[in-house]
Amino acid sequence: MNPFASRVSLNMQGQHNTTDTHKYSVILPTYNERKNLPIIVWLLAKVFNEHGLAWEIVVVDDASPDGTQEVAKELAKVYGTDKIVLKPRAGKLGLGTAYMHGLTFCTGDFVIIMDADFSHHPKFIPQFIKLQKTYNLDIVTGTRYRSKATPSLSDARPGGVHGWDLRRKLISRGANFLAATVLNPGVSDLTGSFRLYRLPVLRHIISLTVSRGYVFQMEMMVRARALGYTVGEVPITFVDRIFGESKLGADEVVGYAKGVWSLFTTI
Ligand SMILES: Nc1nc2c(ncn2[C@@H]2O[C@H](COP(=O)(O)OP(=O)(O)O[C@H]3O[C@H](CO)[C@@H](O)[C@H](O)[C@@H]3O)[C@@H](O)[C@H]2O)c(=O)[nH]1
Ligand SMILES: [Mg+2]
Repeated sequence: MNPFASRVSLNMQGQHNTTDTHKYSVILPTYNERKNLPIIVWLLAKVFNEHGLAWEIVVVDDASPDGTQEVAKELAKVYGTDKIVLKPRAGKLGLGTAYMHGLTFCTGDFVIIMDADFSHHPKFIPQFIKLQKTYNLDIVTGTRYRSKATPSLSDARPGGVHGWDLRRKLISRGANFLAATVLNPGVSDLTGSFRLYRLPVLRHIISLTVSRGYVFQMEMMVRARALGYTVGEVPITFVDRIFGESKLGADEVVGYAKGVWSLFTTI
């Protein structure tokens, strides 16, 4: 990959004036996201097109009973099969393997992973890209737990979480505190899953990652830091979904604690 393939300048509003020749692949894992998918795809297309960026969205649907796949097929007709790439699986096989599966079909230089339920708003993607370019980073992650971009970026705003109850906030804070204390990777939001990776970097890290549930994100980041990859953070606001339900259960919490322990003993 040619690191000098894109030239970026900033206008007075801090927006991109780009001749960015890179392509951005988004992996969207979906399980029962029929109502959310058309809007998130529309928002993504808008952001990419407004910034003149080449893009594709790889939808990994796990045989959602609500008919998400039919919606994805309709979207592929509207936007084109080069833009909406549907790569379904036969059953609900989990978030971690959904990313692994989606990645095998990505044709971009960079891969963005995010949720399909608007908890991750596409409006933050230009800031991820700007931070990546400014510092030539391997990974940029959204953070709910830092108020400033790291390394610094002039126009980033504080992040946060909206719409979660106290139990879910405590689980998230506790999970981050546990991993940060035990593993010390120097990244503030280890469990979040709104991230941008260089494609070969994601392939490398994913090939080493063993966990498959929600703990997957934390393991990926800890391994990335242990391998010496550079990571930047952009504050994001995480807004809980309006349509549908979270798939986080008690078994995921136990799986997370086990994952921290296993990384502690192996890395
Ligand atoms: N294909 C597939 N997709 C799935 C599966 N489980 C969940 N998804 C999809 O993955 C995304 C996130 O799932 P949610 O169920 O909405 O997750 P959440 O509870 O809101 O958790 C979010 O925040 C956590 C951090 O606090 C993150 O760890 C997690 O990855 C996610 O971003 C959604 O697009 C959902 O449809 C699965 O087994 N298979
Ligand atoms: Mg969600």
